[in-house]
Amino acid sequence: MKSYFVTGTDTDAGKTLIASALLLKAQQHGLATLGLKPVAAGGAMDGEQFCNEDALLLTAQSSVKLPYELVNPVLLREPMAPHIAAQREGKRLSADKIVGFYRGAVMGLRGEKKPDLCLVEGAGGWRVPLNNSVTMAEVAKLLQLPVVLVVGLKLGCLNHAILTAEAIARDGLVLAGWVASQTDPQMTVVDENLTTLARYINAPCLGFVPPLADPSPEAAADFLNIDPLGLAG
Ligand SMILES: Nc1ncnc2c1ncn2[C@@H]1O[C@H](COP(=O)(O)OP(=O)(O)OP(=O)(O)O)[C@@H](O)[C@H]1O
Ligand SMILES: C[C@H](N)[C@H](N)CCCCCC(=O)O
Ligand SMILES: [Mg+2]
Repeated sequence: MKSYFVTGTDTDAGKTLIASALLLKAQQHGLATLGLKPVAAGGAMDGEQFCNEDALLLTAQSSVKLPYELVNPVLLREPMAPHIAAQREGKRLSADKIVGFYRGAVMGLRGEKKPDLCLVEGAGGWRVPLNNSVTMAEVAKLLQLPVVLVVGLKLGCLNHAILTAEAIARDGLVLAGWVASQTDPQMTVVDENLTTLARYINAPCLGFVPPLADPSPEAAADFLNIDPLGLAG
């Protein structure tokens, strides 16, 4: 199984859309897939259960179906910075606990339940705090996961993308690839921005997703190339 940590230049950068599209693309190549959202803040009732939308969207594109609590073990009620949402519920998040949840979810999977590709979506960007001293990056570090960076294309993303790539390298992790998703349809000089990202980010580009009228995984997958992730064979 190959696992990647999916981070973004910011919250709303397109991590869930792109992770869902990558899972779909991998499934189209005959691979078994699993998407996880270990820490989520904010949700809504899905029948009897309070659920986070990202976790549901990732599960919809996963061929390996796990119980909700294994996909999204930490679900905070309010849509805000996770450590603040946790504090308001009298909880404390830790990277060790989240790593334990990840291991618990994937280590026991065997046979047809074992995914070829597992994508672990972060919360917000690379340095989002889990508590007063540890950030979400620590989860990727402890698990030694290669990272996929989703750049939400809008004015300001160059700085966010370059800083994020630097931080990933400083944390000793491999940036396996990046995807640009144009979240701002009004953005100008898009080609020049893409060229600049390619110059500064020392990793393969897995695709550029233009502004989509219907931002579905199916629509986004058409713009992605998973070959650089080396999943075949
Ligand atoms: N290329 C695009 N075209 C149109 N809409 C897009 C595009 N990329 C992302 N979006 C939309 O932008 C919104 C934010 O994307 P998404 O939920 O994937 O972000 P995220 O990084 O996962 O956010 P969070 O930090 O909350 O997990 C969603 O409504 C998504 O459908
Ligand atoms: C609630 C939201 N959709 C994300 N899940 C959490 C975003 C946290 C961002 C924290 C920050 O960087 O300021
Ligand atoms: Mg998301």
